[in-house]
Parts: sequence; structure tokens; C-alpha cells
Amino acid sequence: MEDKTHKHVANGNCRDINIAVLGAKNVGKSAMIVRFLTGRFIGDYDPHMDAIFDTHIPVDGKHFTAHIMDTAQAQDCTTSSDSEFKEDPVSWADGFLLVFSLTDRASFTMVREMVSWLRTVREDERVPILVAGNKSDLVHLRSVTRPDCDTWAAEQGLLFQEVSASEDPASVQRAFISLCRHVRALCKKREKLSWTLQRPAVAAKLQIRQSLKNLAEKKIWRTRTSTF
Ligand SMILES: Nc1nc2c(ncn2[C@@H]2O[C@H](COP(=O)(O)OP(=O)(O)OP(=O)(O)O)[C@@H](O)[C@H]2O)c(=O)[nH]1
Repeated sequence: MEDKTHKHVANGNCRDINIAVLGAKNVGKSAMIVRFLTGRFIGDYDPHMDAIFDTHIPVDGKHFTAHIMDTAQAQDCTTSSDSEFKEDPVSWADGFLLVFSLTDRASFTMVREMVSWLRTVREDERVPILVAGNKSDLVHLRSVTRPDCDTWAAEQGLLFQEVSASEDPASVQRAFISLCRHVRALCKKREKLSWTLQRPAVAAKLQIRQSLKNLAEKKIWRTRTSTF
């Protein structure tokens, strides 16, 4: 755990990615993080564990550092103004892994509320979100169906994956990597846009366009006032 105060990639650093893992209690947030970081499934996790873990991972052939925040304390982050985190996960994160349990319908409802809420509170509405339905191994206890998840995810334009932290390590790996890839793609897009806007020719063009717009507005205003 190194630097907890670095800025998210929206501020221009595509080599570091902040991921906040959110969801209801007992859905397997810590289990997924531990599985991703260590490859192991322990079974029981300290429910009061809240931390940021750093790991180096490759995405599309390039290595970068992912900072992963386990929000064990935030049972409902939408009302966590008294959160014990040093960092507010909502403004800190570049991407969100929202976890629910496929055996717990209420946790699915909470994740759906979280998506709407995140899109309201984050200025960049298209903040990357991946929803993971965990505990897919507990087939006999399942209460959230695949069509339920797929339909909702498609409506919302969200990435969705079923995972099992206990039985399917590759599914957990895929979920994290896929979210990181999405964050990086967005970061690269922003980087390219800001580079383009800084080019003198583009800046001059934008300035001319703005001047023409101002002139046109002035002209409309004059025409309107001269009719009185
Ligand atoms: N069968 C099964 N059990 C799981 C899976 N993932 C986690 N669990 C179990 O679910 C329980 C809760 O896991 P945690 O990782 O502590 O859940 P959490 O969301 O971090 O919980 P809080 O810290 O209370 O917010 C533990 O008993 C885990 O062993 C899974 O994929 N399959």
C-alpha cells in the first residue's frame, strides 16, 4: 500500500488506475479482491477490512498499476457520508466494480440503485462500471436469473459478468481486467482529445469558430433590438 492520495486517471495519468469495489454486505467483495491479488480463496475475511491494495497488471501488453479499494465498511455507499475511508471512493475511483450475490436478490437491487446514484453524483456520467454477479457456483441457491441480469445490463449499457470467487478464479480475473481495459480506453481517448485540443492549428481553428459564433450572436441581438 503506497500512495493513497494519487489522483485518478481523469487527471491525466493512464499508468495508474483506481478501482473501487462496492456492493452489499456478504456478497464476496473481499473474496474477489483476494482471489484477484493472490489467486487464493480463503473463505473468511475480516468484515472490517478496508484498504487500498496495489498490484501491477498487464492490459493489452502494457503493464500498469491498479489500486483496488475494498469498501468493506460501506454497506450502502449512497448514504456513507460518515464513511471511515480516508478517500471518498466515489470521487477517487476511475472505475467501479459493483458486486452482488446471485443468491441474494436484495444485493442485486442495491447494485441497481448504486448505478443510478453513481451516474448522478459523478460528473463524468460515462464512468466505467462493471457489474459482477458473484457466487455462480451456488446454483441451487440462485435467486437472480441470467436473463434478469442481461436485460438490465443491456438497458443500462453496462458490462456484466457472472463470477465465482470460490470456484472460478479465471472469471474474477476477467472481470477485473475487463474493467481496467475499459478505464484505460477511456483515459487514452481523453489523452488524445486533450493533445488534439492543444495543437496550435486546432486551437486557432476553435478560436476562429468561437469568434464567428460571437459575431453571429451579436448580429442576431442587433437585428432584434433594432426592430423595437
Ligand atoms: N460459495 C461461495 N461463497 C463465496 C463466494 N465468494 C465469497 N463467498 C463467501 O461469502 C462470504 C462473504 O464473503 P466476503 O468476501 O467477506 O464478502 P464481502 O462482500 O466482502 O462482505 P463485507 O466485508 O461484509 O462487506 C464468505 O463466507 C465467503 O467465503 C463464492 O464465489 N462462492
